[in-house]
Amino acid sequence: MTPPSSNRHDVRLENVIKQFGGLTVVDNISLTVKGGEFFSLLGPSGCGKSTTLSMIGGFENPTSGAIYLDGEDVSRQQPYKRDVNTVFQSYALFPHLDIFENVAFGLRRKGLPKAEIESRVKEMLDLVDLTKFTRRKPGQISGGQAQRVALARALVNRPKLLLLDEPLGALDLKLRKQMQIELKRIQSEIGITFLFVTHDQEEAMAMSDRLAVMNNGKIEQVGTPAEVYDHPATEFVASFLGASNLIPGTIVQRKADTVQVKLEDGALVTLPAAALQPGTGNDVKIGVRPEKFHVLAPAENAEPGWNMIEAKAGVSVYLGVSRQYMMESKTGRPLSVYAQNSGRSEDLAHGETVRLAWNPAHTFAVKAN
Ligand SMILES: Nc1ncnc2c1ncn2[C@@H]1O[C@H](COP(=O)(O)OP(=O)(O)OP(=O)(O)O)[C@@H](O)[C@H]1O
Repeated sequence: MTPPSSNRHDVRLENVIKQFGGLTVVDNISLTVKGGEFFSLLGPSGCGKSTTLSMIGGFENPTSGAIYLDGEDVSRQQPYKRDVNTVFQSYALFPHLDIFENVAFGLRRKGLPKAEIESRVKEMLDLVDLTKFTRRKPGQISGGQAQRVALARALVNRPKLLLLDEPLGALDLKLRKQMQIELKRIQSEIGITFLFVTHDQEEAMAMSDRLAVMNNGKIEQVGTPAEVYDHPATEFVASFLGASNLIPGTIVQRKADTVQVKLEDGALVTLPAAALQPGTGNDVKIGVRPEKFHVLAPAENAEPGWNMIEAKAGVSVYLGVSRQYMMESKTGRPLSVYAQNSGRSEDLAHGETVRLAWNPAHTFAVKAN
């Protein structure tokens, strides 16, 4: 089913700042979330994600800057006047009302006709797959089901935008994974713009069309999960989104398409010029994700044009799909390497010297701090 395009509403933040008692917790954020997108704000605890969401929902006012919903400035509009609903980690369901009445609550307060309430609530309970539980009380359902009730209760109002503040945080890992898939399905069926807050990078990557990585009240990077993972713009993003190996070096040659960097251990490596952020000086850290390294067998040559460094194998952990090695570069820098369990190579002995090769296209570069 293709969701109606009328459900696609965009939200735009322009130079939004929020201070609490002189402390800046949201620091000049500008951002556009496109209509119909599943967009996540990702960042560590305290970086300002929830405060940003609260300002969009209308529970906090920006100290300065503006928030637009479908082009309309809603920065100082009361929450109930915005077509925005929020789902929190705590479901806050009414314990004395059954599931149906919990979902119907807002519509009854609005005084909608009974028949319309019935059909809208049924439609929502069907969407979140809870039709069997309509007459149960919140105390008689599981955490995952309660979160789906909270979702139905928010969506039944047909908001332009749904804000989700760590909605899966209280669920155990297995349920959390199931609910991630459920949320994705629900969003793609109804097509409403979802703005999702999480500190869990895997969750943000799995669910989002695009995401913004936040740190210290600022946005460090916006992009698709693949863009921010494969081409992190900053050291913070590189480290926050999965493991990465960052090796200091100096740019020794810049060409139209490629850049050559001399690493601290003397190795010369090449990377695409596009991997350099604009304005990057000559001191950089080049980055390679652990799964991008290929451990070369002693008689094996690297693919033509690939980069290569020497390392010494250290302890390893068997992970089933791969073996994770802790290695050391020639200068003693720890390197993390995932060797895929393809059944073709022998495990490396502790202390063995190896050559690590990788495709230059799988190299990124960030500014050295
Ligand atoms: N009402 C408030 N008064 C004072 N400081 C606040 C208030 N609300 C939030 N803060 C502070 O603002 C900063 C950002 O908080 P916020 O809740 O937005 O972060 P977060 O990224 O959502 O973190 P978490 O994932 O832990 O919820 C924190 O240092 C927090 O202590």
